[in-house]
Amino acid sequence: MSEDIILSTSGLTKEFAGFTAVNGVDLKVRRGSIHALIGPNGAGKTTCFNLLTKFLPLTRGQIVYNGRDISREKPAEIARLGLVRSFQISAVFPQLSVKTNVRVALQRKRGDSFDFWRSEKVLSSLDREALALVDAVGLSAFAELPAGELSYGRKRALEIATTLALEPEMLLLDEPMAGMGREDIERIEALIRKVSKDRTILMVEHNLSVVASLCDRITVLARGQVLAEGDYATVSKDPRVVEAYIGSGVGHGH
Ligand SMILES: Nc1ncnc2c1ncn2[C@@H]1O[C@H](COP(=O)(O)OP(=O)(O)OP(=O)(O)O)[C@@H](O)[C@H]1O
Repeated sequence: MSEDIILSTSGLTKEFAGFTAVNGVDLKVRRGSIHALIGPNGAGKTTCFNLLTKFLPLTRGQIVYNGRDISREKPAEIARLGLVRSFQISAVFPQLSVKTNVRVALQRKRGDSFDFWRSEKVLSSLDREALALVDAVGLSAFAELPAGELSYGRKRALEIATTLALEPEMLLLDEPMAGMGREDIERIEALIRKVSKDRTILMVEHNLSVVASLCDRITVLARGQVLAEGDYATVSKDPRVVEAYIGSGVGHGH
């Protein structure tokens, strides 16, 4: 049976002045899955992520999204194709309300001339859409609050709302739980699960218990290469994975 692959890489490689941070990575992300990229410190996760989001140019290899070679595309171009990095726009304006932040993201998506937005009718329909997104990420009670006054975890939820405003087909999340306490982690985990219903998600995540409960498929990187791939139960038992984490000294996910 052929798998429905939304994003794939072949021979993905990144060299920095003689040092190979990502070395011939072949990745296949299934449509509709929540896929995690994990690995010990310095494994190449962030570099790999930055290659996928086009924040870094590749040295060699190929990235294919929905059958289209995006190896040389710009971040804005792949966003238009539906492949969006969360926090890419990182447009949380602290003085603006939560709702207005989302509305600004919706306006960006439309990208029309400024005059267009002066129409009351357009503005109120955008407001309704913004409120629906605010509600979807569980921030209804804070809609009128300046974004700067949100807790850390709720700010990340707002960032997810502004990302969803771009109507991504696939979301790339860079350590969505970084710096969060348990309560916020649970909230963002539930949110990711919810927004994954009709989307594909690829995330770099250090918190292994989050990965275990949230992700269908995991790729373990070590020294720039794919060490193992599979579901959490499989990869976490793989002796090479155990060794890579132990060998790296301080592990992640505690
Ligand atoms: N701009 C750069 N120039 C030179 N070396 C780099 C650069 N960016 C990353 N590296 C190196 O590439 C390797 C992989 O780094 P990367 O940040 O991708 O790993 P990581 O798996 O995300 O690590 P961590 O878990 O610590 O965030 C590291 O050895 C790092 O020092």
